[in-house]
Amino acid sequence: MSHPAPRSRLAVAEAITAVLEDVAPLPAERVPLADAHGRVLAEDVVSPVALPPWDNAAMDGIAVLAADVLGARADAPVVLRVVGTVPAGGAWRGTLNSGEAVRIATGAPVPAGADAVVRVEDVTYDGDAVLVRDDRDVRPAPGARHNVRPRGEDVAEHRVVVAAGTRLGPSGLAVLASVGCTRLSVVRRPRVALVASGDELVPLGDVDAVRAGRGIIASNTVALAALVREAGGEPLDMGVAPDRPDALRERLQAALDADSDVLLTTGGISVGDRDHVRDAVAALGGRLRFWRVRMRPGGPVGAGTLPRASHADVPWLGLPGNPVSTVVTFELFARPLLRRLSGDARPFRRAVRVTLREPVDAPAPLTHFLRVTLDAEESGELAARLTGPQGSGLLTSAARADALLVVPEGVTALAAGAPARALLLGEGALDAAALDAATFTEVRA
Ligand SMILES: Nc1nc2c(c(=O)[nH]1)N[C@H]1C(S)=C(S)[C@@H](COP(=O)(O)OP(=O)(O)OC[C@H]3O[C@@H](n4cnc5c(N)ncnc54)[C@H](O)[C@@H]3O)O[C@H]1N2
Ligand code: MOO
Repeated sequence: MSHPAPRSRLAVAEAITAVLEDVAPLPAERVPLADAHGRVLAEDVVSPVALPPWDNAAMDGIAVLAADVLGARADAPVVLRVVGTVPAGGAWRGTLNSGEAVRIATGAPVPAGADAVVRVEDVTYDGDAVLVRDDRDVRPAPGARHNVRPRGEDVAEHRVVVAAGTRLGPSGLAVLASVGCTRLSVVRRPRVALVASGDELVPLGDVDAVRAGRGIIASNTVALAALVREAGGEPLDMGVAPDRPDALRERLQAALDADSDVLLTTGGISVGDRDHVRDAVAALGGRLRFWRVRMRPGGPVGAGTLPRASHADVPWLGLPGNPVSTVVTFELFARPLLRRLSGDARPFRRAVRVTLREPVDAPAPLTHFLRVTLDAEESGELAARLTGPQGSGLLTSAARADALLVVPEGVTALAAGAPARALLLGEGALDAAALDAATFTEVRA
């Protein structure tokens, strides 16, 4: 059982770079607009139309010539003649002249000649006439068009409206709908094979085995399947392989044969007698890109590629079995890999600046990732507090975490009050921290 002599362990940033090296987006597929939420656009979409398609009213009221109504007051109203009506979806053909007004609905085209819309609240209709009682909508800058939204203000005709590499959210989908898209070219979702390894692992629900001291429920696959889905991939559960080289090899081969785009293993990657994952990868002709990274948790993580007949090599990540190490190494290496394969122009989670509210020690010469909660403080700072003890088997402390606080290599301790950076876990991680009663009443830098 020989391995290539491990080169010196990589730093975290070097390992991320190595994982992403040569990784290109998967091929595109066409999907209905309604199925494209969360997908990444594979090609630029050019709008065939301008939006709004015409100069239109921002308010219900009357279209006028601004010069006519300047100076209008309740005690000195301006009287105009109503010459027509433009409902939403309709039009008033003709040119508005001085002294005239057209009743107009929000969104309806502003007639030629008109350069302002006075809100209905500021006018009184009187037969064919209208009294303008206030010019407050028109006063601020004579010459500008008031309450008129110009054609093309939102989307210019024949220009890229959503760029390739954009992850489509609800508003992005609505933009595409509004320029006429019904089907889209999006990057295919990566299919991610999950192989757990360990003689001690028992199936979901087998709590009797746990109670009897016979086994550990294979929970990593549950976490990984959810993480894969959250990252936009499709998980394929390839089950648990026992700690035997031949059994592991078979399971990895089955994962490759299942047409997967990525292979994630958990466990069996450290230096124990039963840690055979690297051997199995080597036996299948795989290439080890690195093994072990200067980080905690997750130090024993490995990465490489596995060959597959008549297909491109499949990237493999060997995540450590300790449940927290599995999640942390997924976040740092697997997530950006899946996002890159998905075509995402921004494959990384957001990092935020936080203030530590308790001292932490990190004596080992490694980059430490500490599970923390985040809370918004009166001062506007984001307070980071440890979720509890940080052992890599303490899954409940990961379940409570909003973020991973980063203690860089070479920093052995941080005092309470120290500034630091943290990687947000999950799209909603900042919700609790960022939104409080003051959110809608105060402005802070
Ligand atoms: N002598 C040394 N021992 C260890 C080292 C080391 O450097 N020298 N590194 C430690 C670190 S750090 C980690 S992390 C672990 C990683 O080891 P493995 O990836 O080989 O993980 P296993 O030994 O297979 O399992 C570790 C632990 O996690 C539990 N586990 C495994 N798979 C699952 C699963 N799918 N679901 C839930 N729990 C799982 C397993 O039962 C073990 O308790 O190695 C250290 N040792
Ligand atoms: O990296 Mo291990 O994950 O510290 O337990």
